[in-house]
Amino acid sequence: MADRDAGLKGRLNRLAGRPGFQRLAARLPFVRGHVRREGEAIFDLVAGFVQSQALAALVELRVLHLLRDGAETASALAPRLGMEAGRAEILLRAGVAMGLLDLRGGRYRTSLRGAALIGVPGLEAMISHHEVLYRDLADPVAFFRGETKTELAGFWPYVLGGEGGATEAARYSALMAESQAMVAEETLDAVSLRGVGRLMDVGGGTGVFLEHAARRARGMTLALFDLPAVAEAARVRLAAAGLGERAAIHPGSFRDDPLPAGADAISLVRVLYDHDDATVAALLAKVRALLPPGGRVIVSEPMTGGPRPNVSGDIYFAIYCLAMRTGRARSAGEVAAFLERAGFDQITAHKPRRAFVTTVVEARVPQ
Ligand SMILES: C[S@@+](CC[C@H](N)C(=O)[O-])C[C@H]1O[C@@H](n2cnc3c(N)ncnc32)[C@H](O)[C@@H]1O
Repeated sequence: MADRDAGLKGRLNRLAGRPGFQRLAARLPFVRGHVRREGEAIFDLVAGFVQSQALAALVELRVLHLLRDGAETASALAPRLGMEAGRAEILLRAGVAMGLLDLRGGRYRTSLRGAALIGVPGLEAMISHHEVLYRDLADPVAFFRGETKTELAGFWPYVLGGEGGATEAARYSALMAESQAMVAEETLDAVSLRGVGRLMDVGGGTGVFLEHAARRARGMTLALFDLPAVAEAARVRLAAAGLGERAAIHPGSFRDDPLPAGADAISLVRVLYDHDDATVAALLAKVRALLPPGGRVIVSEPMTGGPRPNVSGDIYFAIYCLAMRTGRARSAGEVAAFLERAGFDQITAHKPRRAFVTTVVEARVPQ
């Protein structure tokens, strides 16, 4: 049966590949809508990089900010963009095609989508730092063969064991902390903290997740474990947020140091995908050994689609992790398997609401 299906699919693929067939199908009443959508989808793939670079230019030139409160013609805006009117027109029209600008009567204005984009904390910084990733991808075949010495690997030196100093920590903080609020809310919507006495966030960054968790479970105490330079930034931030008393800060490396005891729930938010399988297995074993019976672990990070690859997980995050060269994006099923091998049970992979933000898998220590 499988062979017959494969044979049929093969024949259909050969048919679909014939130019004459495409022209014919585009005229047939029941299939022409499908053919047009497929054509558009193929063209989106072809144009992807051009679109991303036009987006980067719009962000770098702050066009969505400039046009948020009032409409302008291309020639009025051009001097502020440092380009001649004709070129500005092309950039602005690209923005309209992306749905980020509206065009009416020859004047451009930021659209609702454009306003939403600049309203997402950290998103513009993320778009800007893609220049590093795109340089790494300049020779895509060499990249996939592992022949490229990627720049992105140096962009996040903290991942390699904390040799990054204060500058790297600050750079990390700006980019990570801004997006962490969204990841925190998404995570906390998926899990319940009922019954948790002490939550420890391992690799907790500057403490944004703990701050959000603290608001949802008022009686819960907090602990954050991270590399020294980052932990110091967390101490300052959490004190400023009025959580200095409630949150214990533990500097250290989960590779080399013991994790502090006392938590009955441990969260790992955007931590595992930075690390190879051996480090992940060792970290989860540490977490498991530390938690009491019934204690829970919460893993939250962007994941691949497993048997159903998707754009955010299997294109963006998987390739980003490949460029970082330290870890890999995993599916919820793979994370669950790591948790099972570490000795957890009641493993639940929550259906992601926005997989491009995060996916959450939680598990318990057997009673
Ligand atoms: C991608 S960031 C995520 C931070 C935060 N959880 C978030 O979602 O914004 C990974 C975090 O793991 C920390 N980290 C990396 N290696 C570590 C190690 N060996 N021990 C402790 N923390 C580590 C980094 O310093 C960083 O704060």
